[in-house]
Amino acid sequence: MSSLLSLQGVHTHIGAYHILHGVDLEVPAGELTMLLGRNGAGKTTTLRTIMGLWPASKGRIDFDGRAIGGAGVKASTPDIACSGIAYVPESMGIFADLTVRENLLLAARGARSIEQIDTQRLDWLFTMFPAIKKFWLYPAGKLSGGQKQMLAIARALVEPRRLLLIDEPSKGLAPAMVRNMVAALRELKATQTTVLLVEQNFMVARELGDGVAVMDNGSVVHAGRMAELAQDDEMQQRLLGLSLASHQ
Ligand SMILES: Nc1ncnc2c1ncn2[C@@H]1O[C@H](COP(=O)(O)OP(=O)(O)OP(=O)(O)O)[C@@H](O)[C@H]1O
Repeated sequence: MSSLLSLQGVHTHIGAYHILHGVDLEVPAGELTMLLGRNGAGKTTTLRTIMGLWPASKGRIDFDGRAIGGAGVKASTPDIACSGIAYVPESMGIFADLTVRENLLLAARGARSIEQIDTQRLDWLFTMFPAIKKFWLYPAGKLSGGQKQMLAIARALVEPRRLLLIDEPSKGLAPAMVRNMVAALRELKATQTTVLLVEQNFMVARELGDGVAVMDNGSVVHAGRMAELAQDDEMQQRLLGLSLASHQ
């Protein structure tokens, strides 16, 4: 399968700190690729580097066959977003004082009113994230943590995107909300949207991932199929420090 996004030997420095040490990563078109790894492994830095929020000091980032990052490449974050990549950061970037509706409208670059957003697309978002419809006119700050995450992802999908980068959508959510999130992401997967998803929750990763890349210490130390990693306890233990007990 051809890669929509490809990172080759990507290094990132943040100030004096050398954080990414040659990241190689392939995100095939139409798949959900999980990016796993312990705290501090470099997952968020990888997403930020793809978006051009941190510049890659070495290596190369290609999106749909075009260089968007790396030494000598001058694509800005707005350029990268316009090329069709949406980023849902862990902080979500929601405007708490604005309504759910206004939050969605602000994310639709081309639309001046909600009527200008493709109604089919809006219906699709309502099906995937029922809370968006239910709390349509509520200030977004009143939503629960999980509902805010759903809104953040819906914002990223309000216009067609080629690739979605999502950072730990299950973080801090109660188990029932995690299940809702998994169900919504499964719906998204069914549309063959290409996704790179950072997760700490291995149960979520196992349910959703087609491919998987595991990071450690600023580089990718394993890449393969999620189904293989899900069946291999020894590999999980070695790469992620998971024990059998953590699967219960
Ligand atoms: N702004 C920054 N300045 C200095 N160091 C940073 C900065 N942001 C991240 N780092 C360091 O870079 C390393 C990778 O961090 P990153 O947030 O990418 O890891 P992560 O795998 O996403 O971890 P987590 O799961 O805890 O979010 C960590 O050691 C972190 O302390």
